[in-house]
Parts: sequence; structure tokens; C-alpha cells
Amino acid sequence: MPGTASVLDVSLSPITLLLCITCLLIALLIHTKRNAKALTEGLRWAPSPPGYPVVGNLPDIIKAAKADRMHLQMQTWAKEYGPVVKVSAGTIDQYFINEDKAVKEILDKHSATTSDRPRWIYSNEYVCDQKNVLLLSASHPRWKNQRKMINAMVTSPAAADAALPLNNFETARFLHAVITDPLANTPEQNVWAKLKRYQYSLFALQTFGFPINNEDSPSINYIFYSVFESIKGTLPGAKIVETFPILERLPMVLKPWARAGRAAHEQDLAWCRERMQRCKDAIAKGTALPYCTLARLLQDPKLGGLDNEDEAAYINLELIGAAADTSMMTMWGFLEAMLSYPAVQQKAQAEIDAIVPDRLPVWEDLEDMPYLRCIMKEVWRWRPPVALGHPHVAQEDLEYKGIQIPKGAFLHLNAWAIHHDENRHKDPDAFMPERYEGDDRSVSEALLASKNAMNPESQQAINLADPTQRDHFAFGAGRRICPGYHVAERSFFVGFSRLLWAFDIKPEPNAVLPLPQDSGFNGIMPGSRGKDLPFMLVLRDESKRNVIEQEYQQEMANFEVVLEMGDL
Ligand code: HEM
Repeated sequence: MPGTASVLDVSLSPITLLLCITCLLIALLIHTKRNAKALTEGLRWAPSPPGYPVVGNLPDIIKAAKADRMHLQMQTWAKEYGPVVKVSAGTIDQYFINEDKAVKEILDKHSATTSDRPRWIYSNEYVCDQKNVLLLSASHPRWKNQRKMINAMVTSPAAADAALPLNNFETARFLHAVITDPLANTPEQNVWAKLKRYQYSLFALQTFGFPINNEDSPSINYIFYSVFESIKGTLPGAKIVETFPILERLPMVLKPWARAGRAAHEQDLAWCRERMQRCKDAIAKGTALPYCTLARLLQDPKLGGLDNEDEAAYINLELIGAAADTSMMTMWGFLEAMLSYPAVQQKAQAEIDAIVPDRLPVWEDLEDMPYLRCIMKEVWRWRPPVALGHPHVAQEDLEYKGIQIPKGAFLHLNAWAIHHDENRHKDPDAFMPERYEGDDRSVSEALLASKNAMNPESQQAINLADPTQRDHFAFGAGRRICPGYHVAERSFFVGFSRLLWAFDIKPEPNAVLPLPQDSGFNGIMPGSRGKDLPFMLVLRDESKRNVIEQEYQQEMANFEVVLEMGDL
């Protein structure tokens, strides 16, 4: 996976350089003017780490990003400066929200005016051509339309439940691939490639309606790099035009970012259109899957409220990215925990064995497996995949505990600092699912029509009035909160419960444990992949092999039609 450092593009032609210097001076003037904005009486500006003239804290940010330590740097500043810290990246002022109560106040209660996104010229306007819900401004009508469609067709509890058979299918294939690999039970077996195939295939089926059958399918890399391209331009300092938007007024010939962004979008559209055609063919033949979002969109006379077929195809590509990468990161955090905390693993296996000794676990078993629910919460607390939040923008001046946050400020939910604050979570660096004992809340709605759902005491975590009681902030907050949490909970539970049912997750013979936080196992963010985790999967006992074989054969028969469709 490319690191942040590799995306910092600072090579400029002499003309662009000259223009940059001019823009820099103008930007400085604007910035100084903005900072000179009157402070409301009785308020103060947010504390800020000392920076350099013009570039502010950018050198520290780049240094930390190069070392994959951004989250740790922001945590240090959170400890030093308090619940709201201003970090300047050149002309961009980023406000890191480092406390649960501040998240509630700023992102939840003021959601109407804190749910916009920054203007991202390269990523949103060029690479995604304003078709990607994640990057769209809240004032763009497409943002609401896409969220509505996603909720109705993909992420509502009903839609997430409808995709459960796919979870069972893909995880059975994964387990089978592990036990039948000639290198099974050895460190040489590439478990990660198998995990990746299953996660990407799971969401490829839910979106375009085609599986990914091979570990080396080019679609996996294509999706990863395409989505990465759309995200990388949002990183501070990554694209000069974001720091100096005035450069966007230059003619096209002087805008390399615009040409590169458009080319990337055209390539993605061609990729999506090819798959959309195959989806249309499947509809015509009557073989389109009931779970396939694109097929349902194309058969809806209103196209799910979207503008055109290109948008329908494109949003499905972006959805695979949003879902698969964060799910992979979740799995990474889980595996890292199991390696370092074998006692937790054994306790979880004992709970699974007591409920399902001779079949694979399914989502509905979660109700009877409270310790596994605690593990889910603890993985998302311990290794939140989006550790520093995806930035929102303040649409008007705000106040929190006497601090003035100006209109236009970038707002980052610092999930890492909140989750690792010793005042909120005792011994926060330890992986300790027991800290959630008795908390049977789901991220949002309770399980199916479970007894918990009927229990008025069982409020949902994200809606709790008291944010100190909320389990974690891995899915963000406010109106921009991740719509995918029902899907994520189901896919994570089915995935990791089956993994624990079948295998012992063991360290490789030469592994050094515990894995230190700073050792490079985490990549650009905690939970993203840095160095290979030194783990191996070892079948717990031979009786498991028969069960896996039987369930696999059953699933292959159930999904015969899927397998005939060919790779995405
Ligand atoms: C473990 C899994 C996941 C994690 C940790 C995660 C986390 C996040 C976070 C932190 C955000 C930004 C929220 C904000 O701006 O406050 C986000 C946005 C989003 N996520 Fe997820 N996500 C996960 C899985 C999924 C899945 C499975 C889907 C879809 C099926 C999905 C779809 C989206 C979309 C569409 C957005 C953009 C929302 C918007 O900007 O309005 N995510 N996610």
C-alpha cells in the first residue's frame, strides 16, 4: 500500500512555481485577514502547537505522515492542548476534536452546520466528477440523493440482513480455501490474500453483482488504487491546488492536477460502464442477483433517485472501496489483537464452542455471544480504521467551552485520541473486551427483532444522550456518519466468529510479541496494513474440516449461478 509520503506532489514547472509564490502571498493575506477576524467577546481561539511562518504545522504533519505516526502526533497534541486543537497546514486550519463531549456538541448537536465537506478540487471535482457521496458537499443535491439510495438499497438493517447469505457464502469459501491450501497450517500460506479476495468479492457481489473468484484478480488492485486516488488528494499538502485554490483559475494547460484527475475519472467510468453492460446483460437473461444494487437501480424507472446510469455505476465502485478497505482494516486490527492476546482468543472460542460446537456461526448467534460483541466494540475502539476522521467543515462560527471555531474550519473527529484517552478507557492501549461487559448495544439498531430490540434500556450507541457512555466513534458522527455500520457489523461478526470457530490464530515461529504500536505493522493509519502481521491459521481440530467441507459444498450449490457469472 502506498504511504502518505509518496503522494505528496510538490514538483512544479517554473511558471507554476512563480504563480504559486504569487498565490502564496495572496493566500497569506487572506489567511491573516481571516485570523484577524474579530473574536466574539468572552471567547478565545483554540490552542495550537507552535508552527512555522506560512506553513504552520505542515512540516510536523508531513514528518509524522512519512513515519506513519499521524495519529500518534495528533494524540500527543490532544494531550497537550485539550479537547479542541487547531493544527495549521499552510492555509488550511484543521480543528481536531479530541473529546467525546466535544463530538456530541459540535458534530451531533450542531450537525446542521457541521456536516459539509471541504472543497476538494482534485479529488471531488476531477477524479470523482462530483459523483462520490463521501466527498460531496452537503449542499449538493446529489449528496442527499445518494445517501437516501444507499440507505434504502444497501445499508438499512433490512438491506444488510438481505445480504447475509452472501456473507455466509464468501466466508465458507474463505475457510475452505485456507484448509485446502497445500501450505495450510504453515507461515508460508498467504492468508491475507484469501481474506482480501473474500472481502472484495463480498462487496463486489452486493454492488455490481459479480464475484471475485481469484486472489490475483486485477479488479482487487483496480478498486484499491482507484479509490486511493480519490482519497489521496484530500490529504493536507497532497495537491498544491487545495492549498492555493486560486490556481484553479489557470488555463487547463497549466493545471496538471486537472488533466490527471479527469483522466483518472474517464478510466474509472470506462471500467464501470463495462461492468454495467454485463449487469444489463444479466438483467436481460434473468440472472441478475437479488442483492445486486446496480441491477436494482437499473431496473428502477427512477434510477433510485440518481441522475444517470454513469452515476449509478460509479457510486457502486466507490461503495466497494468504502466497505472493503475499512472491513480489511477491521480484520487487521482483530488479527493483531488475537496475536497479542491469546487469552482473549481462548475465551472467545469457549463462548463459540458452547453455542455452536458443530456448525459455523451465523449473524443471529451474536445475541447469544456477548463476549464476541465486546470484541467487536474493542477492535473498533483499539484500532479505529479511520483514526482521525474524515474532515467535515464548519458552515458557520461555533463555540465550544469558550473556544471559537470559525466558519470554514476543517473538523476532524480524532477517534484515536478519544479511544486512547486514559480518562475515558482504563489502560487504553490494552486490548480488553471485558471493558464492554454488560453493554449490549449495537452500533445503532439492535439485532433483528431480538429481545434486546424490545428492551427500552437497550438504547443504541450512536444515539446516546450521554456521549461518555458511547462505546466508540469508529463510524464518525453527525449527519455524515458512516451509513454502512449495519453492513459492517454483520460482515465483521460473520467473518471473525467463523475464523475463531475454525482456527487458532497463532504467531509465526519467529514472531516477536507483543507487537509494538510503533513497529511499522500499522501502515498509514492504525489497522491499515504496514508490514505483514506474523500470524498463521491452524485448524483447531479435524472435525472442523468436515463441517467446513459440508458447508462449503452447500454454499457452492446455493450460489452456482453466481460462480458462472465470471469475475467482476
Ligand atoms: C468497519 C467498517 C467501516 C468503518 C470503520 C467505516 C467508517 C467510516 C467513517 C469514519 C466515515 C466518515 C464519517 C464522517 O464523516 O463523520 C465513513 C463514511 C462512509 N462510509 Fe463507512 N465505514 C465502514 C464500512 C462501510 C460500509 C460497509 C459501507 C457501505 C456498505 C460504508 C459506506 C460509507 C459511505 C457511503 C460513507 C460516506 C458518508 C458521507 O460522506 O455522507 N462504510 N465510514
